[in-house]
Amino acid sequence: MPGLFDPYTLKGVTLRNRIAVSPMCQYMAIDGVINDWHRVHYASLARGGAGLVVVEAAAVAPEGRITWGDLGLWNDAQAEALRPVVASIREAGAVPGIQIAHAGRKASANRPWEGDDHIPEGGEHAWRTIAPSPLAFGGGLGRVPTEMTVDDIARVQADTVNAVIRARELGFEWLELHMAHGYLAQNFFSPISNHRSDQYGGSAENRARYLLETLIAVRKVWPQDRPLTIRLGVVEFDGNDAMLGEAIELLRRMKSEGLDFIDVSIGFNTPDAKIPWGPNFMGPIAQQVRTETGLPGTTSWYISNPNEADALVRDGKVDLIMLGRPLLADPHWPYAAAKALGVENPAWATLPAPYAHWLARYR
Ligand SMILES: NC(=O)C1=CN(Cc2ccccc2)CCC1
Repeated sequence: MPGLFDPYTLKGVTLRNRIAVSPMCQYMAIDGVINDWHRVHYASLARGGAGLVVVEAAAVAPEGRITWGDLGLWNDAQAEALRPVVASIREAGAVPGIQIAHAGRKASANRPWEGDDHIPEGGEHAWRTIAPSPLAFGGGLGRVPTEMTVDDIARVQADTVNAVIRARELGFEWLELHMAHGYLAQNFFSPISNHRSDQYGGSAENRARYLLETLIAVRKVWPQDRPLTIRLGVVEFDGNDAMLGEAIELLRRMKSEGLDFIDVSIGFNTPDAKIPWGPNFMGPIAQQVRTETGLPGTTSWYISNPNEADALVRDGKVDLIMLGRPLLADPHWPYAAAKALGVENPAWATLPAPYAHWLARYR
């Protein structure tokens, strides 16, 4: 079985290694438009040697932002600002990806280092939030969202398709629809947050409808030779994990509709969850999802040791690993991992010439 530094080809895209930068919100955009913060951030991550760099959640509509600092992809100015980021990721030898998102009932929040809670109603930057049912997440996110009409659902799905078309025209090669972490798609999928009595609520099939319809609509506009992926919360760790079986059933149907790859994550849809945080704790769940759906996949969360990351790939638990915080700590983590794993010419295998030349020559 291949290891962390073997290339990976999916549809028409080849990654130089199995290391992916997990989409991580920076909350530094203004009116959804990126700036120098993001240009430096993404270029440095790509130059650090990862095979795939997934740009943080880009909201499909203003009300779909988690905070006022989120990226947007609901207008052409926001899209155009991202064009240099696509180029700089590619120039560094990585593949550019992007995550497309709607925050649902977790929207209209302060940035995590400024409270991580809902902006008080009527506060500057606050906005009305929407979700499948008028049920608040709880904790610091206590605002009750407005229940979406079927027309609202169709509008958000159309916004999603338009955002995906913008991502396509920008040249992103890897797409991840955000369907996890207590945001809109997860709100529909989970019976905790979805109490609808129409075709979008009740049975597992009805609760999956929004997610499946959206996948099908996006597949129609996303090129066949570029991976179409989703990040899905498959477990809630709230003691009632019927969701895993429902998630596997949904993923099988999505696979038949053209889903290429699954990024296995957590629901984070209730403050009452007991997450068993620990090294590589999502590995076994990712393996079960991958095996039972036949989809290639990845997972994130508490992966930081090169040997453990390599083992996750070699043992066939995942095809890629998604790294978050280890890359915030050290964007050159791939170089350190290459050295730790005894890769030949670790500097040239991961870093650009101005760095590699000197790192490779002198001990
Ligand atoms: N856009 C996202 O998917 C985010 C995920 N987060 C990870 C996380 C989620 C839940 C609990 C802890 C950390 C932090 C905020 C943004």
